[in-house]
Amino acid sequence: MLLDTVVEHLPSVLRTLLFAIPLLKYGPVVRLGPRHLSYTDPRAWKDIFGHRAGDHISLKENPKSDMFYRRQLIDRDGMDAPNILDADREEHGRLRRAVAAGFSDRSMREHEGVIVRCVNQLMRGLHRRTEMGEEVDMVKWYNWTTFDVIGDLVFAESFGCLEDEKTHPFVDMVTGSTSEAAAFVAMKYAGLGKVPGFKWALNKVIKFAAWDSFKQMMIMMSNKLQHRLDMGQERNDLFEGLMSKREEWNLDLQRLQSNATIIAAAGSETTASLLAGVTFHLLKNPDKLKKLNDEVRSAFKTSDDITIAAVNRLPYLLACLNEGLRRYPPGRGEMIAGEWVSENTIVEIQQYAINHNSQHWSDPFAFKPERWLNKIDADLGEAKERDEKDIDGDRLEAMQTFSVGPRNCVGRNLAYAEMRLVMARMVYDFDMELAERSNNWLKEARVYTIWKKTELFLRLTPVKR
Ligand code: HEM
Repeated sequence: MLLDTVVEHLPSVLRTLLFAIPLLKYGPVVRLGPRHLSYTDPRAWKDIFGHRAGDHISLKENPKSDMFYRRQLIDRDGMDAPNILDADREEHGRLRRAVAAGFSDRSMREHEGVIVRCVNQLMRGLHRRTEMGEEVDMVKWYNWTTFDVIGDLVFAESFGCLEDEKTHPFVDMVTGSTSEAAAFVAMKYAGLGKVPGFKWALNKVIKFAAWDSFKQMMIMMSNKLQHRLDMGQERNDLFEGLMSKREEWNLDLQRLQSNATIIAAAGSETTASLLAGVTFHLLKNPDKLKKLNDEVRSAFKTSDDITIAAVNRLPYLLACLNEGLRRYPPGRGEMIAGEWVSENTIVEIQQYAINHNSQHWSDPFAFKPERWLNKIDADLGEAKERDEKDIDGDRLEAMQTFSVGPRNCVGRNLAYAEMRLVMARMVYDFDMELAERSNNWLKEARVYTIWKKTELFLRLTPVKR
């Protein structure tokens, strides 16, 4: 009990560090606090996050924890509204239905032009820099690509990062706010939100230190939103579904802006993170990179042949991406209360811990794409459910990097399409080498909800054909 209390008052980053270790070592459940359980049992995915079916149909979906998802510590002067990620069950259901069409297979085919245009721009930029004899920081270039794609698909205009070869302030806001968000969670977790005067003092400090830049950001996002609204409903993109329900549901500008911003943030940094993680692991495992080079380079005669449909037929590429999602999961997910633990208990699954638990994985810290090869659905990238390890000693369905159930990642298809296209083009166009100074890239990374990455420098040599 004393340990639980001490633990509850540790900052979240420290807790993550301390408890990733027991979670990797013990299982299948570790108590992180008096009312906080963390699972590494694969069955917990469905029990915590899954759709309610069969015997559980009468139970409601577990609500998301205010501890992690609401930001009541900061007073935003009404410039914020619930969004698809943190809305309650009712509002979430409506928002999810509205945006779902923009993520369908049909829509994905319509989005292909935008993705390919950005990937071509990425390649042109990398060739230019390489001709100048420079090492390139792939964290930056991948970020520029995925943010430009999402800018076009949500706000009808790219963020212009690839064109300007410059990071847009929105990218900085998304990548820079992770440590700040983790600090607020730690404060709430330590109970500071309930201390009289604390919230008031915190808001005074924030208003003094960062209010102007926050307001500028909100004005910039509202201009972007206005640009999209001016385009009307006829554009099939990720925002159209919300636009079409605007009057019927009386969606005010704040709600539209909050949702557009969260969709843009959720759909960019995550995919870029994974691409950086996979690239690093491939470069650290040259035999795996060679296999991928062989698969991609023998599949296409020209780079124009590299389409979404064509990259979907490359099994080793998918295996590499899935192994990247396992070794370097870009996000996390958590909720309150499962039916077999008492109410008001926070129950969660930590992606990193379940993805590296030796009870589910053979050689869990090795980058082994082969563990996925020919064992997963090529369209979904998903492992079939089973209650035991497979012949190679892996329990593939333990990994659910996109989460499961009604609040899982709605952008999963888009993420796979982007990751496959970008990775295939990287490998088709370049021989990649890790620059000396990025040798310890993974060790230097910090985790606050998402990864805070340092630069990933590569030396690229165009493939001669
Ligand atoms: C490798 C890439 C990605 C990973 C690993 C990932 C992972 C996740 C996870 C774990 C969740 C659940 C989060 C939670 O409940 O806290 C989520 C939700 C979400 N993701 Fe992704 N995501 C990725 C790419 C994308 C893309 C490309 C989009 C496109 C816009 C996107 C849009 C969303 C949205 C809108 C939600 C909220 C869904 C809801 O609550 O109904 N994600 N994602």
